[in-house]
Amino acid sequence: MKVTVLGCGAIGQLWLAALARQGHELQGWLRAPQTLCHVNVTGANGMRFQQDLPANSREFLANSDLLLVTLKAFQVSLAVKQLAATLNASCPVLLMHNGMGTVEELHALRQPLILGVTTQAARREGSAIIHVASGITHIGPGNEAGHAHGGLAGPLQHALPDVTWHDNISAASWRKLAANCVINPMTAVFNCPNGELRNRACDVKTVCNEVARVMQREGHPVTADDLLNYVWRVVDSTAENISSMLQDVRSQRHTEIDYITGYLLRRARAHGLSAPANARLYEQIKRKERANARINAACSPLRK
Ligand SMILES: NC(=O)C1=CN([C@@H]2O[C@H](COP(=O)(O)OP(=O)(O)OC[C@H]3O[C@@H](n4cnc5c(N)ncnc54)[C@H](OP(=O)(O)O)[C@@H]3O)[C@@H](O)[C@H]2O)C=CC1
Ligand SMILES: CC(C)(CO)C(=O)C(=O)O
Repeated sequence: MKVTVLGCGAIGQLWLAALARQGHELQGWLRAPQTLCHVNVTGANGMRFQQDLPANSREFLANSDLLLVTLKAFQVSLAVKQLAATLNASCPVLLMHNGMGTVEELHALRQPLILGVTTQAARREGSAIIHVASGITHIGPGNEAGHAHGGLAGPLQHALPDVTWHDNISAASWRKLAANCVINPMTAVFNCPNGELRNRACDVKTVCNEVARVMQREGHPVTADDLLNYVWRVVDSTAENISSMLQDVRSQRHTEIDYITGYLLRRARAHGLSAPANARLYEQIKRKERANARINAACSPLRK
Protein backbone atom coordinates (compact mmCIF):
# COMPACT_ATOMS: atom_id res chain seq x y z
CA MET A 1 0.00 0.00 0.00
CA LYS A 2 0.97 3.60 -0.47
CA VAL A 3 0.33 5.31 2.86
CA THR A 4 0.59 8.92 4.03
CA VAL A 5 0.77 9.33 7.81
CA LEU A 6 -0.50 12.73 8.99
CA GLY A 7 1.02 13.53 12.40
CA CYS A 8 4.40 11.90 12.96
CA GLY A 9 4.54 11.88 16.75
CA ALA A 10 4.53 8.83 19.03
CA ILE A 11 1.69 6.83 17.44
CA GLY A 12 2.41 8.09 13.91
CA GLN A 13 6.05 6.97 14.00
CA LEU A 14 5.04 3.65 15.53
CA TRP A 15 2.87 2.98 12.47
CA LEU A 16 5.43 4.36 10.03
CA ALA A 17 8.09 1.99 11.39
CA ALA A 18 5.72 -1.00 11.47
CA LEU A 19 4.40 -0.41 7.94
CA ALA A 20 7.90 0.25 6.56
CA ARG A 21 9.05 -3.13 7.91
CA GLN A 22 6.27 -4.74 5.85
CA GLY A 23 7.52 -3.06 2.66
CA HIS A 24 4.71 -0.52 2.28
CA GLU A 25 5.48 2.73 0.46
CA LEU A 26 5.30 5.54 3.01
CA GLN A 27 5.52 9.24 3.58
CA GLY A 28 4.99 11.39 6.65
CA TRP A 29 2.97 14.60 6.58
CA LEU A 30 4.52 17.25 8.80
CA ARG A 31 3.48 20.71 9.92
CA ALA A 32 6.93 22.05 8.98
CA PRO A 33 7.74 22.37 5.23
CA GLN A 34 10.30 19.53 5.20
CA THR A 35 10.90 16.88 2.54
CA LEU A 36 12.09 14.23 4.99
CA CYS A 37 10.55 12.77 8.11
CA HIS A 38 12.96 11.22 10.61
CA VAL A 39 11.55 8.05 12.15
CA ASN A 40 13.30 6.68 15.21
CA VAL A 41 11.42 3.95 17.06
CA THR A 42 12.55 1.39 19.60
CA GLY A 43 10.10 -1.52 19.51
CA ALA A 44 8.55 -3.31 22.48
CA ASN A 45 11.05 -6.14 21.74
CA GLY A 46 14.00 -3.69 21.88
CA MET A 47 14.48 -3.65 18.07
CA ARG A 48 15.32 -0.21 16.67
CA PHE A 49 13.96 1.32 13.44
CA GLN A 50 15.74 4.43 12.28
CA GLN A 51 15.18 5.86 8.80
CA ASP A 52 14.46 9.08 6.95
CA LEU A 53 11.21 8.71 5.01
CA PRO A 54 9.86 11.13 2.40
CA ALA A 55 7.55 13.87 3.63
CA ASN A 56 4.99 16.40 2.40
CA SER A 57 4.81 15.32 -1.27
CA ARG A 58 1.44 16.40 -2.78
CA GLU A 59 1.96 13.91 -5.63
CA PHE A 60 2.46 11.02 -3.18
CA LEU A 61 -0.60 12.21 -1.25
CA ALA A 62 -2.73 12.28 -4.40
CA ASN A 63 -1.77 8.65 -5.16
CA SER A 64 -2.06 7.32 -1.59
CA ASP A 65 -4.17 4.23 -0.82
CA LEU A 66 -4.60 5.33 2.80
CA LEU A 67 -4.31 8.53 4.83
CA LEU A 68 -3.57 7.49 8.42
CA VAL A 69 -4.24 10.38 10.80
CA THR A 70 -2.40 10.16 14.12
CA LEU A 71 -2.91 13.69 15.42
CA LYS A 72 -4.34 14.83 18.74
CA ALA A 73 -8.14 15.04 18.45
CA PHE A 74 -8.27 18.87 18.38
CA GLN A 75 -5.77 18.95 15.46
CA VAL A 76 -7.65 16.48 13.26
CA SER A 77 -10.46 18.17 11.37
CA LEU A 78 -8.60 21.29 10.21
CA ALA A 79 -5.54 19.27 9.09
CA VAL A 80 -7.66 16.66 7.24
CA LYS A 81 -9.76 19.34 5.52
CA GLN A 82 -6.55 20.99 4.29
CA LEU A 83 -5.46 17.74 2.58
CA ALA A 84 -8.84 16.43 1.40
CA ALA A 85 -8.89 18.26 -1.94
CA THR A 86 -5.58 16.63 -2.96
CA LEU A 87 -6.57 13.13 -1.82
CA ASN A 88 -8.28 10.77 -4.25
CA ALA A 89 -12.02 10.63 -3.52
CA SER A 90 -11.75 6.86 -2.95
CA CYS A 91 -8.77 7.03 -0.55
CA PRO A 92 -9.85 5.98 2.96
CA VAL A 93 -8.98 8.32 5.84
CA LEU A 94 -8.28 6.44 9.08
CA LEU A 95 -8.53 8.61 12.22
CA MET A 96 -6.66 7.19 15.19
CA HIS A 97 -6.98 9.33 18.30
CA ASN A 98 -8.41 9.44 21.81
CA GLY A 99 -11.79 11.10 22.27
CA MET A 100 -14.79 11.47 19.96
CA GLY A 101 -16.41 14.22 17.91
CA THR A 102 -14.13 14.54 14.89
CA VAL A 103 -16.54 12.52 12.71
CA GLU A 104 -19.17 15.20 13.25
CA GLU A 105 -16.61 17.87 12.28
CA LEU A 106 -15.76 15.90 9.11
CA HIS A 107 -19.34 15.07 8.08
CA ALA A 108 -18.86 16.73 4.66
CA LEU A 109 -15.71 14.71 3.82
CA ARG A 110 -16.17 12.94 0.48
CA GLN A 111 -13.55 10.24 1.23
CA PRO A 112 -14.38 7.01 3.12
CA LEU A 113 -13.80 7.58 6.83
CA ILE A 114 -12.50 4.85 9.17
CA LEU A 115 -12.24 5.29 12.94
CA GLY A 116 -9.61 3.66 15.10
CA VAL A 117 -9.01 3.39 18.83
CA THR A 118 -5.85 1.81 20.12
CA THR A 119 -4.34 0.51 23.33
CA GLN A 120 -0.85 0.49 21.79
CA ALA A 121 1.32 2.77 23.92
CA ALA A 122 4.30 4.86 22.82
CA ARG A 123 6.10 7.85 24.25
CA ARG A 124 8.77 10.28 23.20
CA GLU A 125 12.16 10.08 24.92
CA GLY A 126 14.39 12.84 23.55
CA SER A 127 14.35 12.41 19.77
CA ALA A 128 13.28 8.75 19.98
CA ILE A 129 9.90 7.05 20.23
CA ILE A 130 9.67 4.11 22.64
CA HIS A 131 6.97 1.51 22.01
CA VAL A 132 6.03 1.01 25.64
CA ALA A 133 3.30 -1.62 25.35
CA SER A 134 1.60 -3.62 22.63
CA GLY A 135 -2.15 -3.47 22.49
CA ILE A 136 -5.23 -3.81 20.31
CA THR A 137 -6.36 -1.43 17.60
CA HIS A 138 -10.08 -1.51 16.84
CA ILE A 139 -11.12 -0.03 13.49
CA GLY A 140 -14.45 0.40 11.78
CA PRO A 141 -16.46 2.65 9.44
CA GLY A 142 -16.91 6.33 10.34
CA ASN A 143 -19.23 7.10 7.41
CA GLU A 144 -21.25 5.19 4.81
CA ALA A 145 -18.34 4.87 2.34
CA GLY A 146 -16.11 3.52 5.13
CA HIS A 147 -18.08 0.24 5.27
CA ALA A 148 -16.32 -1.04 2.14
CA HIS A 149 -12.84 -0.93 3.74
CA GLY A 150 -12.82 -3.91 6.12
CA GLY A 151 -9.93 -5.24 4.01
CA LEU A 152 -7.64 -2.64 5.61
CA ALA A 153 -7.50 -4.70 8.80
CA GLY A 154 -5.34 -7.37 7.09
CA PRO A 155 -2.25 -5.29 6.20
CA LEU A 156 -2.54 -3.28 9.42
CA GLN A 157 -2.72 -6.49 11.47
CA HIS A 158 0.44 -7.77 9.75
CA ALA A 159 2.26 -4.54 10.51
CA LEU A 160 1.27 -3.87 14.14
CA PRO A 161 -0.92 -6.60 15.68
CA ASP A 162 -3.58 -6.83 16.97
CA VAL A 163 -5.99 -5.04 14.64
CA THR A 164 -9.69 -5.92 14.62
CA TRP A 165 -12.37 -4.73 12.20
CA HIS A 166 -15.84 -3.91 13.59
CA ASP A 167 -18.80 -3.28 11.26
CA ASN A 168 -20.02 -1.01 14.06
CA ILE A 169 -17.13 0.71 15.86
CA SER A 170 -19.35 2.71 18.23
CA ALA A 171 -19.19 0.26 21.18
CA ALA A 172 -15.38 0.09 21.08
CA SER A 173 -15.11 3.89 20.75
CA TRP A 174 -17.45 4.48 23.70
CA ARG A 175 -15.64 2.01 25.98
CA LYS A 176 -12.35 3.73 25.23
CA LEU A 177 -14.05 7.11 25.78
CA ALA A 178 -15.38 5.89 29.13
CA ALA A 179 -11.90 4.91 30.34
CA ASN A 180 -10.51 8.24 29.15
CA CYS A 181 -13.38 10.22 30.78
CA VAL A 182 -12.52 8.69 34.15
CA ILE A 183 -8.75 8.27 34.07
CA ASN A 184 -7.48 11.27 32.09
CA PRO A 185 -9.10 14.22 33.90
CA MET A 186 -8.95 12.60 37.35
CA THR A 187 -5.21 11.86 37.10
CA ALA A 188 -4.65 15.38 35.73
CA VAL A 189 -6.61 16.98 38.58
CA PHE A 190 -5.00 14.87 41.31
CA ASN A 191 -1.57 14.90 39.60
CA CYS A 192 -1.07 11.15 40.02
CA PRO A 193 -0.25 8.02 38.00
CA ASN A 194 -3.24 5.99 36.82
CA GLY A 195 -2.88 3.33 39.55
CA GLU A 196 -3.35 5.86 42.35
CA LEU A 197 -7.00 6.26 41.33
CA ARG A 198 -7.50 3.09 43.43
CA ASN A 199 -7.33 5.50 46.40
CA ARG A 200 -10.29 7.45 44.97
CA ALA A 201 -12.64 4.54 44.28
CA CYS A 202 -15.77 6.45 45.30
CA ASP A 203 -15.10 9.34 42.87
CA VAL A 204 -14.20 6.90 40.09
CA LYS A 205 -17.53 5.14 40.57
CA THR A 206 -19.50 8.40 40.48
CA VAL A 207 -17.83 9.59 37.26
CA CYS A 208 -18.16 6.15 35.66
CA ASN A 209 -21.87 5.80 36.55
CA GLU A 210 -22.60 9.08 34.78
CA VAL A 211 -20.76 7.84 31.67
CA ALA A 212 -22.71 4.56 31.78
CA ARG A 213 -26.03 6.45 31.79
CA VAL A 214 -25.03 8.45 28.70
CA MET A 215 -23.82 5.27 26.96
CA GLN A 216 -27.15 3.54 27.67
CA ARG A 217 -29.03 6.46 26.08
CA GLU A 218 -26.67 6.23 23.10
CA GLY A 219 -27.96 2.68 22.62
CA HIS A 220 -25.17 0.67 24.29
CA PRO A 221 -26.57 -1.96 26.66
CA VAL A 222 -23.82 -1.56 29.26
CA THR A 223 -24.40 -1.86 33.01
CA ALA A 224 -22.74 0.59 35.38
CA ASP A 225 -21.00 -2.34 37.14
CA ASP A 226 -19.61 -3.78 33.87
CA LEU A 227 -18.28 -0.40 32.82
CA LEU A 228 -16.72 0.19 36.23
CA ASN A 229 -15.02 -3.24 36.11
CA TYR A 230 -13.68 -2.38 32.65
CA VAL A 231 -12.33 0.97 33.85
CA TRP A 232 -10.61 -0.70 36.82
CA ARG A 233 -8.99 -3.22 34.45
CA VAL A 234 -7.58 -0.31 32.41
CA VAL A 235 -6.43 1.47 35.60
CA ASP A 236 -4.67 -1.66 36.83
CA SER A 237 -3.07 -2.55 33.49
CA THR A 238 -1.72 1.01 33.12
CA ALA A 239 -1.07 1.61 36.84
CA GLU A 240 2.41 3.10 36.33
CA ASN A 241 1.31 5.36 33.42
CA ILE A 242 1.19 9.10 33.56
CA SER A 243 -1.98 9.65 31.50
CA SER A 244 -1.69 11.65 28.30
CA MET A 245 -3.80 14.44 29.84
CA LEU A 246 -1.58 14.74 32.91
CA GLN A 247 1.47 14.80 30.59
CA ASP A 248 -0.18 17.60 28.56
CA VAL A 249 -1.05 19.60 31.69
CA ARG A 250 2.46 19.18 33.11
CA SER A 251 3.97 20.32 29.79
CA GLN A 252 1.53 23.26 29.59
CA ARG A 253 0.02 21.92 26.35
CA HIS A 254 -3.57 22.02 25.16
CA THR A 255 -5.40 18.83 26.26
CA GLU A 256 -7.95 16.57 24.54
CA ILE A 257 -10.62 17.36 27.21
CA ASP A 258 -13.06 18.89 24.67
CA TYR A 259 -13.12 15.58 22.76
CA ILE A 260 -13.22 13.36 25.88
CA THR A 261 -15.33 14.81 28.72
CA GLY A 262 -16.52 17.65 26.47
CA TYR A 263 -17.96 15.13 24.00
CA LEU A 264 -19.60 13.15 26.83
CA LEU A 265 -21.23 16.33 28.19
CA ARG A 266 -22.53 17.28 24.72
CA ARG A 267 -24.13 13.84 24.33
CA ALA A 268 -25.52 13.99 27.91
CA ARG A 269 -27.12 17.36 27.12
CA ALA A 270 -28.60 15.99 23.88
CA HIS A 271 -30.34 13.28 25.95
CA GLY A 272 -31.48 15.70 28.66
CA LEU A 273 -29.14 14.12 31.23
CA SER A 274 -26.98 15.91 33.73
CA ALA A 275 -23.47 14.65 34.55
CA PRO A 276 -22.30 16.94 37.37
CA ALA A 277 -19.14 15.02 38.35
CA ASN A 278 -17.94 15.01 34.75
CA ALA A 279 -18.91 18.69 34.35
CA ARG A 280 -16.78 19.54 37.41
CA LEU A 281 -13.78 17.64 35.99
CA TYR A 282 -14.25 19.41 32.65
CA GLU A 283 -14.18 22.82 34.33
CA GLN A 284 -11.13 21.93 36.42
CA ILE A 285 -9.15 20.90 33.33
CA LYS A 286 -10.30 23.94 31.31
CA ARG A 287 -9.12 26.14 34.19
CA LYS A 288 -5.68 24.46 34.03
CA GLU A 289 -5.62 24.92 30.23
CA ARG A 290 -6.43 28.63 30.58
CA ALA A 291 -3.73 29.10 33.23
CA ASN A 292 -1.19 27.31 31.01
CA ALA A 293 -2.20 29.39 27.98
CA ARG A 294 -1.62 32.57 30.04
CA ILE A 295 1.84 31.31 31.10
CA ASN A 296 2.71 30.43 27.48
CA ALA A 297 1.50 33.81 26.24
CA ALA A 298 3.55 35.59 28.90
CA CYS A 299 6.66 33.61 27.87
CA SER A 300 6.09 34.12 24.13
CA PRO A 301 9.10 35.82 22.41
CA LEU A 302 6.69 38.32 20.76
CA ARG A 303 6.08 39.91 24.16
CA LYS A 304 9.76 40.40 24.83
N1 LIG B 1 1.00 7.90 22.65
C1 LIG B 1 0.20 6.90 23.03
O1 LIG B 1 0.65 5.93 23.66
C2 LIG B 1 -1.25 6.90 22.68
C3 LIG B 1 -1.86 7.95 22.03
N2 LIG B 1 -3.17 7.88 21.71
C4 LIG B 1 -3.82 8.98 21.02
O2 LIG B 1 -3.28 9.06 19.70
C5 LIG B 1 -3.29 10.43 19.25
C6 LIG B 1 -1.87 10.82 18.86
O3 LIG B 1 -1.09 10.76 20.04
P1 LIG B 1 0.50 10.90 20.07
O4 LIG B 1 1.09 10.26 18.89
O5 LIG B 1 0.92 10.47 21.42
O6 LIG B 1 0.63 12.49 19.94
P2 LIG B 1 1.91 13.34 19.51
O7 LIG B 1 1.69 14.72 20.00
O8 LIG B 1 3.15 12.59 19.87
O9 LIG B 1 1.79 13.32 17.92
C7 LIG B 1 1.05 14.22 17.16
C8 LIG B 1 1.98 14.75 16.09
O10 LIG B 1 1.23 15.50 15.16
C9 LIG B 1 1.99 16.64 14.80
N3 LIG B 1 1.08 17.67 14.27
C10 LIG B 1 0.26 18.52 14.94
N4 LIG B 1 -0.47 19.27 14.09
C11 LIG B 1 -0.08 18.91 12.84
C12 LIG B 1 -0.47 19.31 11.53
N5 LIG B 1 -1.39 20.27 11.34
N6 LIG B 1 0.11 18.72 10.47
C13 LIG B 1 1.04 17.76 10.64
N7 LIG B 1 1.45 17.32 11.86
C14 LIG B 1 0.90 17.88 12.94
C15 LIG B 1 2.67 17.04 16.07
O11 LIG B 1 3.77 17.85 15.77
P3 LIG B 1 4.24 18.97 16.83
O12 LIG B 1 5.01 18.22 17.85
O13 LIG B 1 5.03 19.86 15.98
O14 LIG B 1 3.00 19.61 17.38
C16 LIG B 1 3.08 15.67 16.63
O15 LIG B 1 4.31 15.25 16.09
C17 LIG B 1 -3.86 11.23 20.44
O16 LIG B 1 -5.23 11.38 20.30
C18 LIG B 1 -3.57 10.34 21.64
O17 LIG B 1 -4.45 10.58 22.72
C19 LIG B 1 -3.94 6.78 21.96
C20 LIG B 1 -3.38 5.71 22.60
C21 LIG B 1 -2.02 5.69 23.05
C1 LIG C 1 -5.83 4.49 28.76
C2 LIG C 1 -5.01 5.71 29.15
C3 LIG C 1 -5.68 6.42 30.28
C4 LIG C 1 -3.67 5.16 29.56
O1 LIG C 1 -2.87 6.07 30.23
C5 LIG C 1 -4.90 6.63 27.96
O2 LIG C 1 -5.41 6.34 26.89
C6 LIG C 1 -4.24 7.96 28.04
O3 LIG C 1 -3.38 8.17 28.90
O4 LIG C 1 -4.60 8.80 27.22
